[in-house]
Amino acid sequence: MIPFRKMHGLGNDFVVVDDRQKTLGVTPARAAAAADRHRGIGCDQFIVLEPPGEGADVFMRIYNPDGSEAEACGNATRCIAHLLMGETGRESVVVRTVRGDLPCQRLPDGTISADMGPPSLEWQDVPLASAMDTTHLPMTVGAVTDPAACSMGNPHVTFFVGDLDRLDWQALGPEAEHHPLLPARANVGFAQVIDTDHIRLAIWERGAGPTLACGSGACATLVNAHRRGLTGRRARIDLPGGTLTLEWRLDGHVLMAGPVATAFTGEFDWDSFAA
Ligand SMILES: N[C@H](CCC[C@H](N)C(=O)O)C(=O)O
Repeated sequence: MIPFRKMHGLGNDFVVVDDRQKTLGVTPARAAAAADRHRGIGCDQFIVLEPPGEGADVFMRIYNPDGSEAEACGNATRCIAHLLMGETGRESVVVRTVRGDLPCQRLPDGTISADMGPPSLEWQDVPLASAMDTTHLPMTVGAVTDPAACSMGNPHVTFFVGDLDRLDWQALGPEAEHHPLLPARANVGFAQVIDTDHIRLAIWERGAGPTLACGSGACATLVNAHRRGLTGRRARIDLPGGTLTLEWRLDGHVLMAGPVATAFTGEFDWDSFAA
């Protein structure tokens, strides 16, 4: 039997397994089966802890429910940091991902902050299908148009909208995620700027669909909003699952802070998830 921990950040939920002994035999298909909300345990991402190598406390591998591997997951980074703080008794840890090393710390209010690193702003880094200004993409999906794009290690497109409550953004998600301009697909944000330090955000995630929160998506939204002159470098971002606090620091790094929780623990066998 394989023990797991069910965690979430603002309802963006994860099944976490510890494969630091490299014995579990994780595959994309098995991760997808475990993530299935009807036949498996169910989660937005399946998270695997692996040996980090020198200079970090853990390597975190991220699988979407469709089995695709993601380069970044902000809310899972904060959850795993919290788990490591409990293991080590330390207030700061480093989570290594495909994208790089992410320093995390517990803040005085008990929330967990992750340094998600700098965004990548060039079209080929997002990536986009051809050379273009990433602050204004020639892209229209239903009622939304003219998004901005950047990468936080994973690709993000941000549409700025007037009233999120009057937009059926979930209906637009699949077409946007799979748009021809996006060779690696993308996470799609629908952002209503309330003030220069306050954004409401809904996210259709690549490989996962609508989630209650998306940490890397919140980072990308702040970056894209600031580049468009809509906000400063700090913002409170309200997502359906709750609020994240972010800063795009002058050194280029994006910090993102918020709560984390463990919902329950359990155990499974891979063959528990009958197709
Ligand atoms: N679906 C994302 C990965 C999870 C991102 C999200 N859960 C976060 O907190 O950043 C992708 O394929 O890039």
